[in-house]
Amino acid sequence: MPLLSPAAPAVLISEVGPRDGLQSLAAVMPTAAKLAWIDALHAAGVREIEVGSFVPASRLPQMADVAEVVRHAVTRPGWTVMALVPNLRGAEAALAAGAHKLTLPLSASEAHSQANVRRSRAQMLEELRAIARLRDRVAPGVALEVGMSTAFGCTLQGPVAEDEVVRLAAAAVEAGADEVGLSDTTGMADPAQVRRRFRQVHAAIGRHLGAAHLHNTRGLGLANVLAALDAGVRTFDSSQGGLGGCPYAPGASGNVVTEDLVFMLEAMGLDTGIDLERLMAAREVLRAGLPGEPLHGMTPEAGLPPGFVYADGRRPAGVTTAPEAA
Ligand SMILES: CC(=O)SCCNC(=O)CCNC(=O)[C@H](O)C(C)(C)COP(=O)(O)OP(=O)(O)OC[C@H]1O[C@@H](n2cnc3c(N)ncnc32)[C@H](O)[C@@H]1OP(=O)(O)O
Ligand SMILES: CC(=O)CC(=O)O
Repeated sequence: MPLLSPAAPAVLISEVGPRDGLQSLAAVMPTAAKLAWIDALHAAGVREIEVGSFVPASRLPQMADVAEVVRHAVTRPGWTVMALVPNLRGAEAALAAGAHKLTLPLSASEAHSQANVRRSRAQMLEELRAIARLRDRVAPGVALEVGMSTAFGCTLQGPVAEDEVVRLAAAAVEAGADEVGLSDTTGMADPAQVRRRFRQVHAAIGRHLGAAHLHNTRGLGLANVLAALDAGVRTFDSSQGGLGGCPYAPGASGNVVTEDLVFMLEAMGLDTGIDLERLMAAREVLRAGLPGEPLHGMTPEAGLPPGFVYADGRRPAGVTTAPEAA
């Protein structure tokens, strides 16, 4: 999703739970449970969703059913269905399944690139070029995003230079990416760094700037969202229940919690299009599909405050008490 002008009120929440949320869990969520959860997220008003990754099942067994999941998700109207692809082979399979948008992980850190995809950053840029050619040939309407992992630091390599992030973002656009988002894979970012880095990348790639993908590893997820918002970002990745984390980045943990993010943005007067009560219902569908898995988030525990009004002026239909505290 391109950067919108600061005057535009819409904020796009890109739900990554079915991909980032599930990829590192020991449990494998049954396909029927995934589809029920995805349908519940659709009913809540989610407009963009990353439903899985086209990777070898030997690597991530949680994603073995991704083609079936994509084929189901694209039957639901009015949203963008994304899939992560680590290479050309994954892109071919994702396009065959009907994905609306592909996202390729490109690490800013060379060490993380090798750990995650067993390829150098230069090799991943070549892979991107090949995927862009394929997309142009067989599915020109499909959007191609690069998610730049470890853009704020890496637990394997340590600090990641700002210049390197800007250089790689520009190289990704040159290689065919429509959007380049920045990811805080191991939760090392702080708000000042987030504001500065998004501004610098925006100066380099303009309308190609994509999402802020922030993890809550050190409790700074929402603070970092505000900093990215301040820098002009209008698309935010988040995960229901705060599930998530890269299995190939030591110390990685959950994403920004979608429930808390939607509450914050709506309370600030920024329309997300998402209904919080239906989002809580989706959380229960998720819980039923992943019994025993801890779900994070403060808003689900506290409930909506009395007098809460959505950015578009709607009032909640009824749930104003704390469903999880009851
Ligand atoms: C920051 C984040 O959270 S990013 C998300 C988490 N990370 C990921 O999902 C990345 C996972 N990593 C990977 O999937 C792998 O490292 C790969 C596929 C990118 C590269 O791994 P390699 O072992 O070098 O792959 P290689 O090309 O040698 O293929 C190995 C096998 O996998 C198969 N394969 C390769 N790509 C794919 C694919 N996209 N889908 C299915 N199978 C595949 C090959 O056919 C081969 O199969 P074979 O052994 O039966 O012949
Ligand atoms: C692909 C991702 O999941 C993004 C990240 O956290 O690096």
